[in-house]
Amino acid sequence: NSILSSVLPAPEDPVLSVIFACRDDPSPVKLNLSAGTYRTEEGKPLVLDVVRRAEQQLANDLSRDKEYLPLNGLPEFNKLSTKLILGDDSPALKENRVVTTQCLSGTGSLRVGAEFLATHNKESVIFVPNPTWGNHPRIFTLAGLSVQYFRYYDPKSRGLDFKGMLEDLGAAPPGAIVVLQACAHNPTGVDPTFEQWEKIRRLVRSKSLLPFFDSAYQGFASGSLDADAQAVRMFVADGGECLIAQSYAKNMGLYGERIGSLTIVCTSEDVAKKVENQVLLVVRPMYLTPPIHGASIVATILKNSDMYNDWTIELKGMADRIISMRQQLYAALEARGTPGDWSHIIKHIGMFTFTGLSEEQVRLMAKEYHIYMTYDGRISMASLSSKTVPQLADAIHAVVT
Ligand SMILES: Cc1ncc(COP(=O)(O)O)c(CN[C@](O)(C(=O)O)[C@@H](O)C(=O)O)c1O
Repeated sequence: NSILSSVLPAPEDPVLSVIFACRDDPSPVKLNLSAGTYRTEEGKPLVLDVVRRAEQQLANDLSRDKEYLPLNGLPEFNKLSTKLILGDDSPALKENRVVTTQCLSGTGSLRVGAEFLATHNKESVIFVPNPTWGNHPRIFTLAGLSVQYFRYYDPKSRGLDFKGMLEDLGAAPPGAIVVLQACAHNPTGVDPTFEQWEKIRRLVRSKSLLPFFDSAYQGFASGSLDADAQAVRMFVADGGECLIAQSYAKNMGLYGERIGSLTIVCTSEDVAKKVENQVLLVVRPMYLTPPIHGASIVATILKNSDMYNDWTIELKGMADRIISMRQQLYAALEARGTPGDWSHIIKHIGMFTFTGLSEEQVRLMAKEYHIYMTYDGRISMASLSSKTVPQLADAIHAVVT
């Protein structure tokens, strides 16, 4: 008799279930706008040219071996990745109070950080934006934290519910953790302005909340690595503590290499030493040590100024193509006189936009028009091309008219 026969069917994942539905659709004109992965104008995945060159260089370097990395990952990668997010002149770096651990991309960085906090942070409540990335609640709950939400998106204005956000964070207990998406908010595409970030920072510090930044799109939102790190750097500049999860999935196109890092900014070198050793106690029983290849690619690119510059050019190219898709879709809806205000499509930033379509309109888009997006109406602008914008605009026009 089977022991496993009592396993219950898993609930569907909001992102994956749409990807599978699209995959199974036989229509030759189907359009998958649900996955957060970049596509070229030809609708193909992109391996950056600078990544190909870095891999060539690595393959030709016969001095390299396949030994285990240290528990906290490739040292050169950790150093360069931290400088990328904090900036070369970061006071925290100079004062040696930063702990960085290479993890399995953004998800792994969030999980290791959450497990660390569940053990060492006296307050186990973690506040996440409403809405936020579908995986956030599960990552934090499974790590042993209790998830609560703060108001973030305002469906009426399709912008930030700033007042609600400040009220909810203001009511959080001291020591509570607050997840802040550094830029290109997923799923809404709505980011706080610089001035709003400063007010959020003052409130977080005055209420002794612990910021946990999720930086999965640095450089991918605005095209500038520094601009997209501004919110993080404002908090680090005030000398307070924070955690930062970084991912190279999108901005370097290294989705499948699973390369990212968890950075913990402490208030002193002494605290950093203790934190560093405690994080290693999370990593060792979880996966022992992280994979070497992705970290080597990133380190090869970041340490070589020519390759770094080439990367920033390709990165800006991806960001610009997405911005152009926003402008083309907005223009197409305006040209059709589609009812409603669609200006949020060009105001939002990063890979995603909340169309504002209802769940039943989203299902109609899939059933009638073979266009797939997540049920919350999120579309990945990176999956659009000049050729498919008219098809999407026609379908939106049809379902809202
Ligand atoms: C805000 C945010 N944080 C972290 C991650 C983790 O990314 P990784 O572990 O690969 O570094 C994603 C990816 N989210 C998606 O792009 C998305 O929302 O479509 C996608 O990967 C997914 O969820 O399947 C994200 O959107």
